[in-house]
Amino acid sequence: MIGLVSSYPNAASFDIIKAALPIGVGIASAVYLTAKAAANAGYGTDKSVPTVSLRPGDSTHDKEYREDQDAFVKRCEEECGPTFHLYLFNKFMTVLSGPQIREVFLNESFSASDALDDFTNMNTFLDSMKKSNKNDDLRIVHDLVRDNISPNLPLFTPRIVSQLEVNLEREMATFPEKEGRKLVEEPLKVLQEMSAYVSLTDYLYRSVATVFMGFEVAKSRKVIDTFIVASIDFGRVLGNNRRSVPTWRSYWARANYAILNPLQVHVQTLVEAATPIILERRRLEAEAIEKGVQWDRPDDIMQRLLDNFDKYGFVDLEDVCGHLLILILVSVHTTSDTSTNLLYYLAAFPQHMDKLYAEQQEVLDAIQQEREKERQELAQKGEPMRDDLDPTHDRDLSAAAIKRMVHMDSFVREAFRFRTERLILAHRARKDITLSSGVKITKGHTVIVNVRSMHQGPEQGDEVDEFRPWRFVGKPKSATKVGTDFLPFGMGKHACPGRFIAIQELKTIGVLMVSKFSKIEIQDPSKTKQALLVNLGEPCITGLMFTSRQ
Ligand code: HEM
Repeated sequence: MIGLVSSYPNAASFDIIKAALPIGVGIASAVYLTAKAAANAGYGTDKSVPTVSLRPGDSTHDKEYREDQDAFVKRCEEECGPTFHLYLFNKFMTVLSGPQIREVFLNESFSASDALDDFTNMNTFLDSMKKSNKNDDLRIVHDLVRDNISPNLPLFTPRIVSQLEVNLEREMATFPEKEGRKLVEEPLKVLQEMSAYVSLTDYLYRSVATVFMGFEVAKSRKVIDTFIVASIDFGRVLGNNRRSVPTWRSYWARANYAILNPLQVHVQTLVEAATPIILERRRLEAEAIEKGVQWDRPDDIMQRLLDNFDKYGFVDLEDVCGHLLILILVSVHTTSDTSTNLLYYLAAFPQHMDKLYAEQQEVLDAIQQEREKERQELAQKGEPMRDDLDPTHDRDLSAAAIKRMVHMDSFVREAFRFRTERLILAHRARKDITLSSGVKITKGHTVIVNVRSMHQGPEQGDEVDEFRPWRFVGKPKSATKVGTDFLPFGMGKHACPGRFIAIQELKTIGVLMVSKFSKIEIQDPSKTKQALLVNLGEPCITGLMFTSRQ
């Protein structure tokens, strides 16, 4: 069949084959797709891999996939087995399932960054914000997160909590109330209606800005606005992931970011906001040195990057701010999306709200008692009271307290397992690769991961197509533990380094929501399934109603 294909490389031939589709769908669609593929850069030439047939009337697999991802993937597996070709997202790709997935993440010749750039022009977008570390596959950004954010979660958690609490209360006050319920119609509408987007995610930006750039910079309305506008742009770039991007549009986008550089204005805003603060910090440091006292070094990420300027190869402050902006974009876009989605799970399964609330009260009671015991022991020994045992902080949502809330952790992991898109995490081959199964992937060809084969596979236990929030309680499977059985953060060397702070933030939001609201409801219950399975980065399709605990 492939032999035939090479004689149909042009558009006219596609049309002839398209016309033949209703007659012999199985054969004709495979020929049609393979012909399309032959015209596609990086076409995988492994003839042993079958191509999934097209539904009558379809010219790619997109429509059927979008209608019901589970049913589509099941059909593909039944028809072709665990490895197959299909035409999705404007690309002819090889889908890999089960144990083969590990090879995608562990073989450095497969590049997620190249595939993402192919779909979205992401590398040009990100490179336009920085002066150093260009074309490095996000290696330095990975290191920045690994070295400066993940090890400091206990320090950052109280800051995130206090910002979230204050801003959540302020934001909720702005929504209309009806019969004791607050209606939030558009918890996250990313692309077009910016004002709705701002209202709920503002508090996330502020909490993240505090961690990244310190309290002083986070106070600036201009800085928060710049994060929001840059993030909407970032969302647009990412959104291309699921659209057909004509080549001319791709060239235009690359030229726009590389030459016109619209993101520079955001970098400049950060530079302007950061400069007086950095100068004041320098003055205080010099003063402390002169007096021979210890300077109380600010512990935000900006200070850490400045302290390690040479280590990360930065060129100037603009470059540091460019890297900070990238960190903020990659973190806020993902966490605002996933935390909003988490609220829909709390709403769709209201029977679990009380269990989660009881758990947090038990954990906080236990911590309070332990701290009281420590205070009594110190008093009995006649030793001075330690500052960290101040009773006003006994019931704080510390990193340690959140870590003990194992049901919340399992709920979050299960929401990720249940929701994660079934075909995702595309990788492009940087050279010819032969998988252990013997399947050959040609240089330049793209493979995509069949997440369903693992997330809905037998190793997940019973009722894999159901949402079972306590599935992971008592198991060594925390929400940050990646592997082939849990792929929302990828795995291997490039596994998301931000997952520790992301999960911490998600659990914090979950805990705050459960403590403040006794009930969350989906505005249009007929859209519940759709709301739970919405793809990362896509807008919410219905609102939420919140009933306060008081
Ligand atoms: C729920 C939120 C998040 C999700 C679902 C998510 C998901 C992912 C995924 C799937 C990857 C690709 C992994 C791979 O190629 O194997 C990734 C990479 C990355 N993520 Fe996240 N992420 C999230 C939050 C964050 C946060 C908060 C940060 C920063 C603080 C971050 C920083 C990064 C970086 C720097 C990379 C590139 C790693 C590399 O290529 O070496 N992410 N993320």
